[in-house]
Amino acid sequence: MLVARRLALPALLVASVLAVAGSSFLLPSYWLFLATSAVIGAIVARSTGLVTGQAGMISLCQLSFAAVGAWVVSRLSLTGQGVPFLVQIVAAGLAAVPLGILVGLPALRLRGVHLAVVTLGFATTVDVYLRVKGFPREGFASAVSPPGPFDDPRIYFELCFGTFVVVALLLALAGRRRVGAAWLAVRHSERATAAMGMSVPRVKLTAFATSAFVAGLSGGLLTGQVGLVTPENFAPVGSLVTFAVAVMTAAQYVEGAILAGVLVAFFPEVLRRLGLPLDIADLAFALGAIDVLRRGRGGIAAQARQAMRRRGGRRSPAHTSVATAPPARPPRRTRSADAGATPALEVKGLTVRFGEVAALDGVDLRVRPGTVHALIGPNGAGKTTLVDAVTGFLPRYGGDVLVAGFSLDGLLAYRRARAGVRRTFQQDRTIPDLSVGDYVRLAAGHRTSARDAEAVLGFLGCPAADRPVGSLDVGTRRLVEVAGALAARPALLLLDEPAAGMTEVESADLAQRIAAIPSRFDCAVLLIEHDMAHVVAASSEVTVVDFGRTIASGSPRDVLEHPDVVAAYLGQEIAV
Ligand SMILES: Nc1ncnc2c1ncn2[C@@H]1O[C@H](COP(=O)(O)OP(=O)(O)OP(=O)(O)O)[C@@H](O)[C@H]1O
Repeated sequence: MLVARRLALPALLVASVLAVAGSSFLLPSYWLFLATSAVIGAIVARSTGLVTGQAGMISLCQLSFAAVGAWVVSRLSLTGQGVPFLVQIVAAGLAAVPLGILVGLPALRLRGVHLAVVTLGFATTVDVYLRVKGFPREGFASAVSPPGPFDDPRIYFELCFGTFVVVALLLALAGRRRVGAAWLAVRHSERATAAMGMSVPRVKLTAFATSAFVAGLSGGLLTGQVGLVTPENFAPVGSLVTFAVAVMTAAQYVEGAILAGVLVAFFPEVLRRLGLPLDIADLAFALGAIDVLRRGRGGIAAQARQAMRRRGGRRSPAHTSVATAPPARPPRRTRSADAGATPALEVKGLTVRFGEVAALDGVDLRVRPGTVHALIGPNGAGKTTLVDAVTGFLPRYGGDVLVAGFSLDGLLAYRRARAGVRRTFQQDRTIPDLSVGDYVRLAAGHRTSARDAEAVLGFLGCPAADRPVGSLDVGTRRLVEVAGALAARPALLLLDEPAAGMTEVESADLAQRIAAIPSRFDCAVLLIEHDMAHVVAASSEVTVVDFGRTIASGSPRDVLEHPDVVAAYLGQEIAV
C-alpha cells in the first residue's frame, strides 16, 4: 500500500510530462505558439521563484538576464555559423551568470525594499542601454530562425518544454542537497545560516547566479520562438509583472512556475477575446501579489502544498513525544575525550559595548572539557552577547576567545561554526519548509547519514525525520534546532535558552539529555537558561553575570546560594 502510494506521484508526474509533450502534436499552430510562450514564461518564473521565493531576495530584473540570453542567441545564430542551437541556448544561460553575480553583489549588504530598488535600477539601466543600442538588430541582417529540426514549431515546443523539465529536475535535486537547502536557510535567517557554517555571501551569490542562468535560457528560447526580439520584450515593467506573478503563484515550486507561465501566456488572450484591455492582466497579477504578501501565507502553490500537508499530517501516525521518548543510542564517538587541562572554551577579559551600554565588561569564563557549564543572570545581564561574541556574531569585541586553546578572534561566524563551535538561538531559527531530517542534515554541514541524523533526533526525543518542521510547535522546533547543531558533532555547543516554550516536564526531560551530551558526543556545552531546576539538572558548573560582569562561579548549589547572586535576582525565587 505504502509502495503503491510512493510510486503513484512519480507515475503521475511522468504521465503529465508525456501528456504535455504529446499535446504539441494536437494543438493548432496559434495555440501551440501560446503554449510555447507559457513554457518559456514558466522558465523565467521559476528563475524568479528561485531568487525571491526560495532565497528570499527581491529581484526585479529577471528579464534583464533573459535579454543577455536573447542577445547571445541572436548573435550566435546570425554570426556564429555552425554552433549547434542547443549549445547556443546553453551559452545564453551561461552568459547571464556574470551579470547575475554582479547584481547579487549589492544583495550581500542590502535587503528588502533597498535591494528591490537596486535591481529595478539595474533593469532600467539595461533597458536604456538596449534602446540606445537598437538591440538586438545592430549588425544583424535578419531574424533568428532556428535550424532544423527546431524550425518545426512542434519540435520547438518540445525543446522549450524539455528545457523546463530539466531545469525543474535540476533545481529539485539542488533543493535536496546542501546548496538548495542553503537558499531556504538564508531566506529564513542569515544568522542561523552562518551558525550552520555556511558563507552567507556565497549562498546569496549562487542563488543569483543560478537564477540568472535559468532566466538567460528563457531569453535564448524566446529569441528562437519569435525570431526578432526587441527591448520591449525585456522592459522593466515586464520584470515587475514576472515578479508579481511569481509571488502570486509561488513559482519556487514547479507547479507554481507552470501556473505563472500559463497565466502570463493565456490570460491576456482571454481578455483579448472578451474585448477587454490587456492591461487588466498586469493589474490582476499585481493585486494577486499584494494579497499574497498581505496575508503572508505564501502564493497559490505554497498554500496548496500546506493544505495537502495538513491532510497528510492527519493521516500520519503520531510523532514521538518530546517528553516521553527514551534517549536512543547516539552515534559512535569519533573524538577521544580530552580530560586534559586545556579548557573547551576560555573567555578572557571579554568586553562588548553598544554605544554607552557596556553589555560585557571584562568577563572571564572557563568551560572545562566534557562538562555542561551554565551561564545565568537576570534579563539584560549580557548572556546572549557573550554567546554572540564567542560565535562571531559581533563585528568587534575586546578580550580573547579561545576554543580548545585556539584563538577564534578575527574569524567570521561561519568559519567558527566550521571550526566546531555551534550555537542555537533564543528565537526559533529552523526552516519550516524542510523535513526534520533534512533540516538536521543541512545544519550538520557535512555528509551526515540518515542513520546518524536519526540517532541524534532519537537521543533528544525529537519527532520523526520525515515530519515537516513547519508542522511542529515552537518548543519542538527548538529541540530540532539543538539536534541540528549537535549532529554537526561540534567541539563546543552553545545553547541559548533551549527550553524556552517547553512545558515543565519537557524542560526537565531536556535537561537530562543535555547533561548526557558531553559523555555521549564528546562535546562541551555552554547553556544559558532561566529555569533554575533545568540548570541544576543539566550542568556541573555555573557562572553568573550581572550588568556585564561575573559575580559568581562554581557548583550550581553553591552559586545559587551566593548572596550576590540572590541580590542580583532581587528576591526572585531562584533556589532549587
Ligand atoms: N544590538 C544591541 N544594541 C544595543 N544594545 C544591545 C544590543 N544587544 C544587546 N544590547 C544590550 O546589552 C545588554 C545585554 O543584553 P543581552 O541580550 O546580552 O542580555 P541577556 O542576559 O542575554 O538578556 P536576556 O536574558 O533577556 O536574553 C542589554 O542591556 C541589552 O539591552
